[in-house]
Amino acid sequence: TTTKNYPEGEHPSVSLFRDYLRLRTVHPEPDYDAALRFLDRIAEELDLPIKKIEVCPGRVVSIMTWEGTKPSLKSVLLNSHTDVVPVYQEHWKYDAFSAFKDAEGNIYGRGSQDMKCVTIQYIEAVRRLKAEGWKPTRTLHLMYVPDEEVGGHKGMETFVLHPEFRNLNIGFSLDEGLANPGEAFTVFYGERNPWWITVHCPGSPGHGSRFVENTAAEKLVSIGGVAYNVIPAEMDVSFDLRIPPTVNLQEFEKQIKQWCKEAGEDVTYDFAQKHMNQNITSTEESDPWWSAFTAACKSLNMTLEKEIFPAATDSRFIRAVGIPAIGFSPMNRTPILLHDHNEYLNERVFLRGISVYERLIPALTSVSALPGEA
Ligand SMILES: CSCC[C@H](NC=O)C(=O)O
Ligand SMILES: [Zn+2]
Ligand SMILES: [Zn+2]
Repeated sequence: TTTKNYPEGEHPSVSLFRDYLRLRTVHPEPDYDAALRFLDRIAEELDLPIKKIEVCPGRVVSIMTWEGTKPSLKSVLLNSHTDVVPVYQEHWKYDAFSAFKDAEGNIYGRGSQDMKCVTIQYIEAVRRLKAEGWKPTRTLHLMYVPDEEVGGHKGMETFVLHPEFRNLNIGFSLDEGLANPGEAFTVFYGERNPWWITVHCPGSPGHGSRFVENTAAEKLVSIGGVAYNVIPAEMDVSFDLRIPPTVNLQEFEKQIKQWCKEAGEDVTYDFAQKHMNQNITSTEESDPWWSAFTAACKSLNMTLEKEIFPAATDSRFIRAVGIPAIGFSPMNRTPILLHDHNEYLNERVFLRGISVYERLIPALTSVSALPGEA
């Protein structure tokens, strides 16, 4: 039903999505130049100015801006990252960068859910709104950032502190969420804090047949792992902790210190990631952004499920500088396959998502002036 009006048998928005999936913006060496060229072409098609800021060497943030009729009001940000995680190609049914579409309309590709779908949905919604002659009241920014999948340090984490970011005057932001296997759509108003911690357990070395005291292993066992027939001078164990915003982080770190102390002499730890900000975005009915978001979804008969994001996205940096952010990828009836083998999205679900943003963009950019706004 979605294809019958198109002579080539495919909706042009789907073709664009598949083109974008074929770009190899995959770690560890993402082809960001390919993404930048693609975005230049889109900006030209949409007739929107595009600004590029190199936040770190080789790491460019691009922003397309659709100026509102009241540009002094705070703007709305539609954010997406351009990078994708690596694949184990041998476990895929199809080439992960071929954007293969099967008979059911399932489009396979790395990034089909995380989050190249959302990037193209934003773009196609803007294209349709422009074609209808609609104009935003608040300014709308479409932002494309590198390196989300490796922690955002050379991407959003740095960019939120840049004067060019402040100049965007953002009042509210949308970024990625997760698929929902059921009828409902999931929305995320906060995230767990990622703490990547390595515990160092130094000990006495010696021959594996001897009963050496004060070994690294006995300390490590106490912390959480096991080892056998070897007595190293030090053993390290790393944990990927994801801490909900309801946990007191100071108390929690005290607990970690205590566990290390109980494990024995000289047990230390250090962090590879330690995000401390616990800001969450208001989902009160009285909040103008949230109420605009939910009203738009309701008008499309969508059911929403509110959650805390289990992992970490660039929204955490946006919330950390005080800007409300909702994580939302309009994918229902879809298994959660981000970072998994055979990641796919059905073309009908993809196309419906464009209509969702076609409703959300007017709703959010029409939020009336808030207290303190010009
Ligand atoms: C903690 S930085 C890594 C960020 C990464 N984001 C997406 O998967 C994550 O593992 O949540
Ligand atoms: Zn993502
Ligand atoms: Zn991801």
